[in-house]
Amino acid sequence: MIDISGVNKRYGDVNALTDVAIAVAPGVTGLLGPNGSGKSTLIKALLGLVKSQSGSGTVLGHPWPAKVRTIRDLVGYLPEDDCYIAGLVGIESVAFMAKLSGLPDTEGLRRAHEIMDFCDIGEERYREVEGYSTGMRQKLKFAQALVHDPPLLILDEPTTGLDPDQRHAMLSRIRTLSRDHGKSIILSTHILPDVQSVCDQVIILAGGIVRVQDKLAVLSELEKPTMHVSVLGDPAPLAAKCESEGMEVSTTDDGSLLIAGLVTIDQGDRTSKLWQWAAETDTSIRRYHRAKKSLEQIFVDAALTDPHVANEASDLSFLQSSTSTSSGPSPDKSVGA
Ligand SMILES: Nc1ncnc2c1ncn2[C@@H]1O[C@H](COP(=O)(O)OP(=O)(O)OP(=O)(O)O)[C@@H](O)[C@H]1O
Repeated sequence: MIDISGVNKRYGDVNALTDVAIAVAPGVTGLLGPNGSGKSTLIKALLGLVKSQSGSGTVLGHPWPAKVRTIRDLVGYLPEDDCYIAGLVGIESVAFMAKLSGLPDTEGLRRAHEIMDFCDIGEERYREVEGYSTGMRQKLKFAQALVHDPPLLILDEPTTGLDPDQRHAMLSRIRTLSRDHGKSIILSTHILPDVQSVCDQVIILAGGIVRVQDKLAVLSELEKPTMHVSVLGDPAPLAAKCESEGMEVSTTDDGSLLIAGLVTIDQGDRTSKLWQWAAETDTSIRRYHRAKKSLEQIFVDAALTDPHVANEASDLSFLQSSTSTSSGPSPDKSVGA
């Protein structure tokens, strides 16, 4: 979808982007980085809204930056800041964006209604946008970005200001667009669980330099394949049993066991051995799944190997994490409650 390299952007003395090269495959890509790391500048440069001093490549098969206007027609952009025209009601606002994208009036209005239905904007579409809540404004921006049916969406903090239900619905829409409608999506966000729940690949920027870029599945692989096992009651007997069987066992903060070695055993044997050892030690397994590196850990690892990353984000406070993601996004088995 995007293959650009050698992108440099300076604002006066500030190097906002230094020799940036990104290759974005179809799917959902998370763009992560601390404040001031260059995320917005990269997005704006891609869209030709700021002019980079150097850089070339292709976006959606078109030469970049030479054909940036053609590229812009093919991209839906949800900016971080509010964007609406005062005095218009929601439906007029979205239909106007359709018109700006070249759709005839009738088709633009039909698309605007269709997309507002998809975004779950009901009767509110007939109200003036200035009166919208933050959540409604995010949905409106999303509808505006989507109305001309672009193959590539660039979403800058689309879940900011949404309550948990709205956030869940927004992420589900992003998933649907990617999975069922073949859209490619770049999601710039600080919210790690959002990235872990919808992204196929991740780009981490710090200090205007790309520090990490790969598929999430590859980045989240642990050096040693490991199972995450939580039990009801004391995990020590099961831990001792696993160690006596040659596994490497450690305990997480919440008392779960990380068992390295089990994953190398065949899938069927692995499950039966785990259950067998649990039975022998009178341990009830509550849940088990393949352990994955969290995004926070991926970033910490990047910081360990690259001092610039550590300098740029020494306290990782820009990352909004949640404990539920610390041991992997998708449990493969859950037993009991
Ligand atoms: N118009 C501008 N003039 C001067 N410096 C700028 C301008 N826009 C951005 N910068 C600087 O460029 C660097 C990258 O900024 P950018 O907004 O791209 O980062 P960001 O990762 O999007 O940050 P945030 O997460 O806070 O939006 C920062 O040092 C910023 O201060």
